Amino acid sequence: MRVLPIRSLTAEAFRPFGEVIDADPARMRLINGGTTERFHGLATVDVAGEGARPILSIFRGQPRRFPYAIDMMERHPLGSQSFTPLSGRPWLVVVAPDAGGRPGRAMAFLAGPRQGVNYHRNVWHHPLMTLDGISDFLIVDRDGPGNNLEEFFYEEPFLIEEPVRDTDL
Ligand SMILES: NC(=O)N[C@@H](O)C(=O)O
Ligand code: NI
Repeated sequence: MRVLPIRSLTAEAFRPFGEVIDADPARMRLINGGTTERFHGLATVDVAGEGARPILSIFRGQPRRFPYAIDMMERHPLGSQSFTPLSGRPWLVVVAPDAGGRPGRAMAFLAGPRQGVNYHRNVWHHPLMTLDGISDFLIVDRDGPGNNLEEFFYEEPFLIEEPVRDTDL
């Protein structure tokens, strides 16, 4: 079974799929009389369709066991979806470009404990993959009428091995 390499999550590498949500100094402005740093406009919430609305939820994810077989991907044709870690642990992001209506070559990223992502509308991704322990994430995505979930199941799953952790993540 093919093993998917895992790379560190950077805004540049993730750009084709969405934004990285982190305290980027380039986006910082001081507010509240200089007592608060606002990291402004890191991502945009995209909700499509009549009656659609952006909502906030918490996902409490069970840690994945490795090696882990990726046998499916999903996407949300009607809205973006963001994940921001709340439990201070690294986590895994798996995405793929679209290739004629199915996922193309998948890419895996190790996200740090203070890195979130915003998947753009209709971007192929694997459902939440937490590491090391039960972890909470703040989710911003779409609620409303219509089917906002498309799934794809691989004939040949591929493997992800236990990610090597940078101590300074
Ligand atoms: N199904 C659901 O709400 N979660 C997935 O979309 C996911 O990306 O984890
Ligand atoms: Ni999703």
